[in-house]
Amino acid sequence: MEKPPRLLLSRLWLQNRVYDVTLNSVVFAWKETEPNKKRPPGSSWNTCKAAGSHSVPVCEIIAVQETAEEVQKKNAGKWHRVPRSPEESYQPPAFTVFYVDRSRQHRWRCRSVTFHCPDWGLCQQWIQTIEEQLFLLTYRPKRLLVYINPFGGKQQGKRIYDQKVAPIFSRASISTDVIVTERANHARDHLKTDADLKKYDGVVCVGGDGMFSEIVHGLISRTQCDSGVDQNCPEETLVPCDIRIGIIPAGSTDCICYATVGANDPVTSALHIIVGDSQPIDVCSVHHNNTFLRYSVSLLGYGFYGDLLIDSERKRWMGPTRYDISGAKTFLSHHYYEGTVSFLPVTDNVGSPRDKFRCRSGCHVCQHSGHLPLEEKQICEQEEEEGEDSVSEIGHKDVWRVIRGKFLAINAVSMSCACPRSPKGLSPAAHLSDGTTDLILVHKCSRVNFLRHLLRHTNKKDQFDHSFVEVHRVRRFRFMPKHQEVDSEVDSEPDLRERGKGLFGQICRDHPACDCAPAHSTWSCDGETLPHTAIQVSAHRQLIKLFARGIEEQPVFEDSTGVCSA
Ligand SMILES: CCCCCCCCCCCCC/C=C/[C@@H](O)[C@H](COP(=O)(O)O)NC(=O)CCCCC
Ligand SMILES: Nc1ncnc2c1ncn2[C@@H]1O[C@H](COP(=O)(O)OP(=O)(O)O)[C@@H](O)[C@H]1O
Ligand SMILES: [Ca+2]
Repeated sequence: MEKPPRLLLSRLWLQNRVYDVTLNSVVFAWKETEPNKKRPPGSSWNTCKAAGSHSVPVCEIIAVQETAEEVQKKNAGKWHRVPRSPEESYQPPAFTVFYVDRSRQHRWRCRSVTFHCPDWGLCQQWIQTIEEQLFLLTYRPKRLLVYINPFGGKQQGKRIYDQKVAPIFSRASISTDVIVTERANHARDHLKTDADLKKYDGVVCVGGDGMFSEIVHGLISRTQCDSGVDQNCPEETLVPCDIRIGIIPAGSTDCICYATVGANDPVTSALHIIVGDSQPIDVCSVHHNNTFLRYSVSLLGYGFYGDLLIDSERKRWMGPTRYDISGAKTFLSHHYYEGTVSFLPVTDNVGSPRDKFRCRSGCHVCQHSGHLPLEEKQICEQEEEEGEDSVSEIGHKDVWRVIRGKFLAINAVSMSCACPRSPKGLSPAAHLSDGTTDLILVHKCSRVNFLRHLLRHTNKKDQFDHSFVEVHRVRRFRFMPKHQEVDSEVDSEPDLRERGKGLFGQICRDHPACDCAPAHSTWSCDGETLPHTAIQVSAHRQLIKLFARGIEEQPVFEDSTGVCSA
C-alpha cells in the first residue's frame, strides 16, 4: 500500500534527546536519533543515528497545544507546576501532543509528549499542521449533551464527570451542556420532547444501565415520533437513531459499557467519545398484545434475574452490593415458573450462541448479518414437553418453535452482557449488532446444578453445557405464563399479585402445602420491571449507535520511553 505523503519532518528535542519527528495524514511518529545519549551542548542536529521509534495514528490524537514552560516545584510538601522564571535556563519553544495510549484490560489513557523546537516558527507550524489534520476528522463530536444521574451506583456520577471526564473533553475542545437529573425519567422526558438535538453531535449518559435505558427510550421514542412510526405495533420496522450515545460508567452493573468497550472505566469511555467511535447496537422491543412496554439492550430476564431485581430495588441504599445480597437470597429461594416460550430461531445467521469466537471490534458476523423484515412468517408450532426428545423442523426456514416447561430463568440478551461480575457475560458469543437476541432457557434443576451453572459465568467453563440449559439465537420470541394460558383475560391488567414475603416465605414456595408463593415471576428489562408477564419481543438490528468500537483484541504492550501521563 502506498504511504500517504509526508506533511512535516523535523529534528526536535524530547527530554533532552533528539528525535526525527514526522507527520502524514495517517501517522504522527517520532524516532530517537541517538539512544541513551543526551544532546551534547553545541552538537549538530544532523549528526545522530536512527534508533527506537514511536507512532500514534492521527485519529487517536486528542489535541495539540503550545507548551508554556513549567517546572515542578515542591511547596508545602507537595509538588506542583509553576512557570519558569527568567533566571532559569533557556528552553526552546515547545508543543505537546495528547494522544490515546492503550493500557491493560482494554483501558485507554490520555498520554502526552512534548517536543522542543529550534525556533518559534517551526513550533507554530507543527501545531497548525496537526490541528488541520484533526479538523479533517469530521466524525468527531464537537458539542455534547450530557446527563448525569447523581444517584447511580455509588452516587459518584457527578464527581466522576467533573474530575475525570470534563477535563479531557475540554482538552479536546468539546463543548458540553450538562444536565444533572433531578428525578427518574428526567433525561428520558427531556430527550423525548424538549432537547434541541440539532445542536448536538452526541448524547452522553453518566450512570448505569438503567440511566442508559432512559436515554435510549428518549431517543428512540423521539425518532419514531418524528418519523410517524407507531411504537405500539409489534410488527413495525423502527427507524434507527442518528445521534450517537456515549456512556460514562457510574452505575451498579455497567454491562453496556463493559460489553461494548471491554472496561467500565470513565476515562476510557471519554476517550472513545472524543475520537468519535461508532458502534451500532441491537435493541429489542417488548410488547404486551398491541401495547408497547419497553426497549431492552442488555438483559430481559424472567425468573432468577426478575426476582433478583425486585428484591434488589428494596435495597437500593446498599448501592451495587444490593445485587450480591439479592442474588444470594434469590438463589436460595430456588423458584421455578411454568409457562410457554415460543421463538423464531435464526436460520440464516453466520454465528451461533455456542461459537467459540467472540464479537470483537469490526466483527464480521455483525457486518454480514442481513436485515430480515419482521413481517409475520409461516407459523408452524410444535410442542416440546420437558423430558421428551424435541423434534425440530430441520431445514425449514422461519419456523416458530414452542417450548412448554418449568423454568428457573428465561433470559434474552442482545449482547454478551459482560460486566465485572461476569467478564464473559450471560451469552459470551452474543453479537452487538447482528439483529438477534440469545434466548437462554434454564429448566428446573437442583440447587446444586443451578449453582454450577451460575458459577460458570465467572470462569472459563461453558455455562450452556448442562442438560437443563438451552440457548437459541432468535429474532423474536413470546412468553405466556402458565396461569394465563387458560384464561388470557387475566393478563389484561398489570400483575399486582402479592408475593411471598421474606426469605422463608419464598423458600416455602416449593412446598405443596404452602399457598404463599406467586405463580409467576416478573420480567426485569435492563434493570426496570415490566408490568406484564405475557410478552412479545422483537430484535431490531442496529437501532442505536454508541461512541464505542466493540471490544478490541488485546494489544501488544510496548514501552513508551519519554512519554508521560496527561
Ligand atoms: C455464584 C456466583 C454467581 C455469579 C453470576 C453472575 C452473573 C452475572 C450476570 C450479570 C448480567 C447483567 C446484565 C445487565 C443487567 C442490567 O441491565 C441491570 C441494570 O443495571 P444497573 O442499572 O447498572 O443497575 N442489572 C441487573 O439486572 C443486575 C444483575 C445482577 C446479577 C448478579
Ligand atoms: N435524579 C434522579 N433521582 C432518582 N432516580 C434517578 C435520577 N436520575 C436517574 N434516576 C433513575 O435511577 C435509576 C438507576 O440509575 P443507574 O444510573 O442505572 O444506577 P444503577 O446502576 O445503580 O441502577 C434509573 O432507572 C434512572 O431512571
Ligand atoms: Ca445481537
